[in-house]
Amino acid sequence: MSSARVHLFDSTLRDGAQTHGVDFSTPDKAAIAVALDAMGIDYIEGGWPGANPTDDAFFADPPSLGRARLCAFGMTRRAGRSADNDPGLRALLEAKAPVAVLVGKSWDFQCKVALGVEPGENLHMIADSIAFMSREKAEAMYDAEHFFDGYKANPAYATATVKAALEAGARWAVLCDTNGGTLAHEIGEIITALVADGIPGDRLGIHAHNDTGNAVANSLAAVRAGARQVQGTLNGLGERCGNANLVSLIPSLMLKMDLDVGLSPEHLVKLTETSRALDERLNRAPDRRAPYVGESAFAHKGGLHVSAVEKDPRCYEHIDPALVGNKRQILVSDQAGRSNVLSRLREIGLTVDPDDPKIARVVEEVKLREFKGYAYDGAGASFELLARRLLHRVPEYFRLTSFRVIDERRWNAKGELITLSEATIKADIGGEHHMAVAEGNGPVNALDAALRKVLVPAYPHLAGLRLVDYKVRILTPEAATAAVTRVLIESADRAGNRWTTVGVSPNVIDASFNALHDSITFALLGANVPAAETATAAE
Ligand SMILES: CC(=O)SCCNC(=O)CCNC(=O)[C@H](O)C(C)(C)COP(=O)(O)OP(=O)(O)OC[C@H]1O[C@@H](n2cnc3c(N)ncnc32)[C@H](O)[C@@H]1OP(=O)(O)O
Ligand SMILES: CC(=O)C(=O)O
Repeated sequence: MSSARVHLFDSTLRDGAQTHGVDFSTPDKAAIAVALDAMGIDYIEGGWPGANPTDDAFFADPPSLGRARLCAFGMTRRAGRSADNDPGLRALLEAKAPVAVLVGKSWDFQCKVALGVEPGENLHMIADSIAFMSREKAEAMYDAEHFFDGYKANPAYATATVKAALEAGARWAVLCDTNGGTLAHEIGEIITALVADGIPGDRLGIHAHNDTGNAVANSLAAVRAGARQVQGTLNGLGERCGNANLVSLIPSLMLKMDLDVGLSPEHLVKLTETSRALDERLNRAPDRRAPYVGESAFAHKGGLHVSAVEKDPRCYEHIDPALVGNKRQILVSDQAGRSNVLSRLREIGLTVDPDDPKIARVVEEVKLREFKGYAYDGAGASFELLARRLLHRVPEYFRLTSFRVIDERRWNAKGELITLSEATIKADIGGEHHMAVAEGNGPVNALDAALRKVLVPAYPHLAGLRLVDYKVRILTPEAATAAVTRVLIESADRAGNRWTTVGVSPNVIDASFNALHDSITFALLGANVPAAETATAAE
């Protein structure tokens, strides 16, 4: 395998914009382009000028990029027109981008069916369009659409399209697995044959779709066979099942294949942050199990794993997570052993003698509670409280005397049907009796509001507490309405800290209260708030 530099090409803003459910605005595109540039990507495909107002606005005033070359995408000239007179190519010309990428047909079947032209005419369309763009732009490249399917059907014709583009001045011919149905061994064989046919690998790129779940593997196979430009998108966005995921490809090329992709270790460290920033922009939850950058990518749950990772992380980690800006997590659950608990306690800042018999009690209690429905691997704050209660003590900030929640559905004065909830809380705080009533748009919302009303005067710190997520899971669905419910609540404070707590009960409101109670206790404990005077401390 040649060790020549591999060039990275990002298509998040073009093929990624073809993702079902994704709709970038012009400012989104500008911000993503800047982040890709900071990552050290060579080429950023910004979109298709002339296709829609968003892309027109983007190319009329593109963000200034440091190292990356901005690419404008379009298609070869229409049949029966000169390149100079083709409205699509003219729009591309006007786009403020130094590089033009032209997609053309490389499968003779597509020429006849999709374009309605003879394959010979298509070769002229490719050559004319590329020659025109090579003259007018700093760089032109050819996206050989359906190249691999075309090669399998008619290798001579598919090869001729690539040669026509390169001879007309294309810097790169990018071999596209447009339908995403080709497998890695076929990609390797076909590119090896092209290289043997005299087409240098450093003029070939790969653009793989993920319809068989092999886009990353296919791209790596292409590089192994000699291709020196790799296309992909952030988080694998793209038409249908998406494109090759650059977030997986980049570290594999750098760390596994030891190839120069033009990125420094400092660039690589930005990978996790860049991937998550895209999800944040798209208002999507990041994929926990994403290779390299997912929250679970270096999360260890099994007791055997944690015991060994504590001795040397290489026992169960294929790379150091810090290289890609990720971090190790040790989870505590019913799969845990003493090592998990000790590691989490260290992380929390609790110093415990490893031989303390209470450690075994924590492990035992976690397993017992998980059997009843608790899930501590997703509720770190509740685990911390449980461990602190068993090992030390946790202040009792308030003691619930009772709560009551009433739901009412009725017609309001405007004649609209509304449902309101009302909660009443009675609690002892520092030995004094307090009561509050609050309304909410649902029972948990009302309960939360009443709790705050009762607690904030004694604990002003709680005024900044927000519930950011609420999840209910029925654990014994076969018992229908008698099922046990597990509630997970994610909370946040003004400083941006987030924590998750869990509550379990046959009654969903009761489970919610338990999770809320933990959330409030965790917030006060974390802020070192002392319990109100005269309150008793609970073991
Ligand atoms: C494999 C890929 O991902 S390629 C990128 C695909 N991305 C997109 O299509 C997103 C942006 N596309 C668009 O906004 C629109 O499709 C436009 C503006 C480009 C074109 O819109 P329209 O002119 O209304 O055409 P429409 O989309 O219906 O059809 C595409 C036309 O391009 C022709 N065409 C397709 N590929 C090529 C090509 N490589 N060279 C020349 N003509 C082509 C088709 O034959 C069809 O022509 P016809 O209308 O005479 O049948
Ligand atoms: C060009 C492109 O996106 C494809 O052929 O898949």
